[in-house]
Amino acid sequence: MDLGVSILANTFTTPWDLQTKKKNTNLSNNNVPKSFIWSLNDDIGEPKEKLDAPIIDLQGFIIGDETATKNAAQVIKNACSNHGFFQVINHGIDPKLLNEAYSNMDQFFKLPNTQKAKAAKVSGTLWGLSVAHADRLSTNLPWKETLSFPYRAKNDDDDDDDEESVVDYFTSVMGNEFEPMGMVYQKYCEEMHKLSLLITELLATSLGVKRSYYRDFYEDAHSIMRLNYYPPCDEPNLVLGTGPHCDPTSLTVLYQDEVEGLEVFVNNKWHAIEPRRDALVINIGDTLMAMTNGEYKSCLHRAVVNEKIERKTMAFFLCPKEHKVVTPPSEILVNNKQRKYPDFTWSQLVEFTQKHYRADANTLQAFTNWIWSKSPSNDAN
Ligand SMILES: C=C1C[C@]23C[C@H]1CC[C@H]2[C@]1(C)CCC[C@@](C)(C(=O)O)[C@H]1[C@@H]3C(=O)O
Ligand SMILES: O=C(O)CCC(=O)C(=O)O
Ligand SMILES: [Fe+2]
Repeated sequence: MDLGVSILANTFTTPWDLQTKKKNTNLSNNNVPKSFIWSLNDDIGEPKEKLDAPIIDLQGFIIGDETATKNAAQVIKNACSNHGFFQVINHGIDPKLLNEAYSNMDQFFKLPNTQKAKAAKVSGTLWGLSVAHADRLSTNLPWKETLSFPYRAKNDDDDDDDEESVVDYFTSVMGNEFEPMGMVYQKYCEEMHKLSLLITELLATSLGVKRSYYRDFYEDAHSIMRLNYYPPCDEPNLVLGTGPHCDPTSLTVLYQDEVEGLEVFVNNKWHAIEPRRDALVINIGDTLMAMTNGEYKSCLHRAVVNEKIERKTMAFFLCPKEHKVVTPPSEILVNNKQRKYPDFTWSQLVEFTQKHYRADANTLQAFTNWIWSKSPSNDAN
């Protein structure tokens, strides 16, 4: 019987729990449940070339140095026109906050399963603890546990309940004793939101678009914060921590720890993005690709695991308010009038990824076909 993940009413047992238990009893164990085995046509564990994900020093842009801004915009244009990945340093986020957010991941994921299960993902929502996505998938299960929660940017014209949306999530789901953890991730998400808006200004500048076009669109974002916990695996070449996908979201700010695992598919090969303690990895998602009419690429990537050490990452997914219409600025369309994607709302794309289509290399094209099949009148031209 495929061990898979047994999620009972208030607890669950995972293959990584079983592997640890067997190790502790000196029993050899290399059985990976078949629902976790990815039959891919490449050797997951083969040594990878490093991806040229350029490092952008944000200080020059932040202080308004025109030459630094021009150079950064050119570097970003080259990377985003190719694979959509770059890295930022001197981003101004307090390293103490980054470390606190990272160490709080251990506090959460090392809780007893019965206590963690209090955060179990509510079916039909994006929020909560997901163990290998076993609640909605039956094959190619990812070798990971994730905790996802909403971040609603504070906004003048919103009502006050956005003020502490992350703190409220942790206290309401896990109990008041988790308020300190909620405060850490509230502050973390606020910093990630500010950084994301800053980066959208740099993206707009690199595209020759009004500098505030994207910033204004995401000012009142309803973003997704995702904590990824990847346990070690006895047979790491049989599994994937996160399968090949393009992020359906707009912009991803990824904090990765010192354990390698993030890989990007470029020029028909997987490339590793080597962890750097002082850098955050940025990548374009499908929604922002649509807002550039395909000029900037949302690129296929995945996360591999290893046999020895767990890996933990924090992904902040910038997302617009659910019902805002995603459409490219006029400056983009001047030169190439052919729209590549329809106008759509983020809530439509979320529905598509949650009910109809598992995120992969072609999510946005499949979504476009789905939209156009439902309402041909919505054809881009
Ligand atoms: C709209 C969404 C789909 C995912 C959660 C949110 C934003 C990011 C997406 C995801 C994390 C991208 C990687 C693949 C995925 C399947 C996952 O590993 O969780 C994606 C999420 C999902 O489909 O639930
Ligand atoms: O954890 C990683 O390295 C990447 C995770 C990822 O791509 C995602 O969660 O969308
Ligand atoms: Fe991703």
